Amino acid sequence: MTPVVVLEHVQKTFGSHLAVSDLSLTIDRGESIAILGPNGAGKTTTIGMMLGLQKPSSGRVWLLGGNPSDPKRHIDIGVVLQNVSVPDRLTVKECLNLFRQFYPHPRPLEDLLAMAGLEDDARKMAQSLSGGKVRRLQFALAMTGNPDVLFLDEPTVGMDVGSKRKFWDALQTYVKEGKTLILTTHDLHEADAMTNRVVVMNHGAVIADGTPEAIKKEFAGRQVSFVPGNGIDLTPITQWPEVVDVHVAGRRTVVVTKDSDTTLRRLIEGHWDIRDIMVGGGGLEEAFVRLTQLKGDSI
Ligand SMILES: Nc1ncnc2c1ncn2[C@@H]1O[C@H](COP(=O)(O)OP(=O)(O)OP(=O)(O)O)[C@@H](O)[C@H]1O
Repeated sequence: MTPVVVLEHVQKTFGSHLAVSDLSLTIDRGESIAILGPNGAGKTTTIGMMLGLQKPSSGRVWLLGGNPSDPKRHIDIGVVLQNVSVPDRLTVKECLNLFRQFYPHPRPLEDLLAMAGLEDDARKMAQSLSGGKVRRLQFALAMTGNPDVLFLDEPTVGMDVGSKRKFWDALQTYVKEGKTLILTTHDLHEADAMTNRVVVMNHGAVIADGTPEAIKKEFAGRQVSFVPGNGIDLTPITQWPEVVDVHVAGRRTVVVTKDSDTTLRRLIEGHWDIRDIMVGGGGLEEAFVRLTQLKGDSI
């Protein structure tokens, strides 16, 4: 099947500044992928090139097997970009109905309003909506044509907790239909919950690419901590192959490990004189911080 997006050795410079550096990436149908990275990592520029809004300085980009600038490629695509305004002097309902006219099989108006949680705002002027609601309207507009591929650039910026939850529910339904989701976000919980692939960028290059589970396992370093008995020698623990680090925090000893199950098993089967064992950490946030520290700078 034709991939949704292929980038081959793509580079993008702005004057002397290298925004994207030798980026190769293939995104297949049905993938839900989060592009993460600190400010200025090159995420928006990459999305712009995928959509044909920006031309690479070198390398090649295919969108649905063709030139991303070709309007034919955009029929099955929904897009929410940053800082895009909503139509002037139209109500929410009028905006949605206007967009519905562009598509042969648009989603029903009621579905779109419900998906965006804007049922009570249908008669309000689009421009009078709060920032978070404008984002939700943009999402509904992107969903009007029932797209097979959805590009979202930081979609939940400005949304309150309740709005985010509703939005994530709508995204989950979309992903479960086997459609393709490509999003950039600074919300690592969002990336973890919504996607099955995470690409981490820094300084224009990909520094990690894998499932959220694989990235967490490799970089997050789960922690097994406990209170040791008096005078026990912890040196053997530092030599276990999965253990990354052993340090003392107050009265607890903290073992940073790539595989907390194995570490825990060794501790229990070895009848170590320890008590109050706790397992924690290991989130995408820890992985992201460690990755950007290892391979670049901080967030
Ligand atoms: N039109 C432009 N002209 C000059 N430099 C640009 C332009 N667009 C982006 N850049 C630079 O390219 C780099 C990558 O920017 P980009 O917006 O892609 O990063 P990002 O990862 O999306 O950042 P953020 O998380 O802040 O949105 C940055 O250093 C930015 O200043």
